[in-house]
Amino acid sequence: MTSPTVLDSIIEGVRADVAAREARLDLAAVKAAAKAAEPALDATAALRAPGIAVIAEVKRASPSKGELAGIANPAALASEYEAGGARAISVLTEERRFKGSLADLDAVRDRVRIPVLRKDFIVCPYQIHEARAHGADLVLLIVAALEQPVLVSLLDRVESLGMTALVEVHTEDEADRALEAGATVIGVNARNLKSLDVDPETFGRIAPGLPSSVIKIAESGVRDSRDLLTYAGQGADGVLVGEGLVTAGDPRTAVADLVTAGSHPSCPRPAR
Ligand SMILES: O=C(O)c1ccccc1NCC(=O)[C@H](O)[C@H](O)COP(=O)(O)O
Repeated sequence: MTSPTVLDSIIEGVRADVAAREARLDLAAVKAAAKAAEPALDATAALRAPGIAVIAEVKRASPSKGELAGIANPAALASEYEAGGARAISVLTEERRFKGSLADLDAVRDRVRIPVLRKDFIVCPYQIHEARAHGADLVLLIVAALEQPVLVSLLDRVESLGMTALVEVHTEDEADRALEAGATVIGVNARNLKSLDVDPETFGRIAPGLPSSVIKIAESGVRDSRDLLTYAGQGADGVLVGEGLVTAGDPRTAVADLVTAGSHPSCPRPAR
């Protein structure tokens, strides 16, 4: 028998937490709340706008690094990100390992006018309706965490609620599965979910095999504008940045530096 991976153990906790929330508020009620929410913003349009999109993450802690930042006021941090030119905000809502919450998502949604991503370990439809009910415009779907029929049906559900799925892959096989499922926005995550090591070559290995119509996001390990420019040269439409921003003394300036590099005329542009 193989020992459980970090992803397995995160998902075990997520399933228990979803069950507890569902016992308090059932699927019918969460669907009704999703229906009553303001319509989702068009995240695809935001990510396709000129320049390299910066998705700035609200991230307190992680399995690889432990505690990263206290973030007493996630809305204030998100507002700084928005002022720095972030195209979207990623909010980690997983509680046990990342110290996030749906309350963080609510606070950020209420403060910013740009699209908001619910970044979690989504395994069932309940979490998707919940994301919409809490104002998410984008939802992360991790291919490694989902059997293919489940990925297909969750992607369909995300889109049927007017949201966009950021479908995350780590390997060429997962990228094929994402495309077969109909993903239009693919995040290539450089963090190996078994070792938690970041391999900066991952994006350059996988992204060139993706169709030009797909929006490509480089995730994890982006620290500065040099990293952004490298990924732009490999065809990235955007980067998703957590640690580098939450540990920056001035998150607005840290985002603005990335945005400036990604909108400079010398920055490589994705082929369309
Ligand atoms: O960050 C981790 O340690 C981690 C471990 C296991 C699964 C997911 C994990 N992170 C989620 C992310 O994808 C990152 O938060 C995101 O890509 C930003 O990465 P970074 O800029 O390196 O903080």
